[in-house]
Amino acid sequence: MSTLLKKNFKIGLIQLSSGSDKQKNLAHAREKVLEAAKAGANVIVLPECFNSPYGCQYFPDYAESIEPSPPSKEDSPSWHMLSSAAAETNTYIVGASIPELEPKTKKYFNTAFVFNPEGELLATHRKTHLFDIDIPGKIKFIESDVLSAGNKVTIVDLPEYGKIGLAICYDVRFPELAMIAARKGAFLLVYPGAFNTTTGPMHWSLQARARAMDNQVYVAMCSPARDTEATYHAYGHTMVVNPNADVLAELEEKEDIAYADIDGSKIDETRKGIPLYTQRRFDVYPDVSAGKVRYEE
Ligand SMILES: NC(=O)CCC(=O)C(=O)O
Repeated sequence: MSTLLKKNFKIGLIQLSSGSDKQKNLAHAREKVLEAAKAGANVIVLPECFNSPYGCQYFPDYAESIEPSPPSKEDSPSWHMLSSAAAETNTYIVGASIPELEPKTKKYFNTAFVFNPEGELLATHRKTHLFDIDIPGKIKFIESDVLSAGNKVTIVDLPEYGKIGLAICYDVRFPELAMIAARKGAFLLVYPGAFNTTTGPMHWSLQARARAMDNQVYVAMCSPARDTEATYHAYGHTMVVNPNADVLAELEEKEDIAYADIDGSKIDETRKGIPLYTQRRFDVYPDVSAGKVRYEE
């Protein structure tokens, strides 16, 4: 067995189709979680903004408050759906993400959750790098018009399996988060994300494979299904990549579930063959190894 992964398991990534009705989105997400669990998934991932359409104009209307924890059902129906679905299916759920309203500051965040098979919240991650881009004639999106950024690296210990790194969509473009999680022992990096039909074909798969290759870990990227009636056209292509940067599973743009076996021996085999982990020259780049990092396990 791998030193990083205590037990092999099956991951299921739900490329969810959601619309404007939050109640329907939650009921549908729950059904798909049950389906993934029935198919044998032990860790189940939902996409970015699974309870709402993706867009700055929607975030305030769909936002939920998750403090104090646990929140009331009225304050956060999404939190309660995820918690009960995890307990019902005896799985870990990376329920990611929803727009969050912090009551004290009235700030909005893009927030992902991890629940354990008892339905208890293990961790949250607030998107740390906001999606602010402008590619003339193609896409302009300024998440920071509405959202505030989170401020930590999130590493979550799944007691049965080991540590995962969790970040959201645009966060994947910042290899530092991935690198820190991997250095701290994560065997898998999970990115719920909603790339679009401009940047998706350019960089989605490249980002997933690059984070896997650099760190010799598994990478899972989970997108919403594409809805061409929506204001934002998600790329889809939910995928799982292994530590050698091979694509193990990749969906098209429609609703579906991607499954892959996460096998600790593949991490060891990859690192044995190309031993980056013993070859790093932190004497040459000490700022990378010694940077002060805020992270949570
Ligand atoms: N939701 C997002 O953060 C989108 C990120 C994206 O499309 C990208 O190209 O990066």
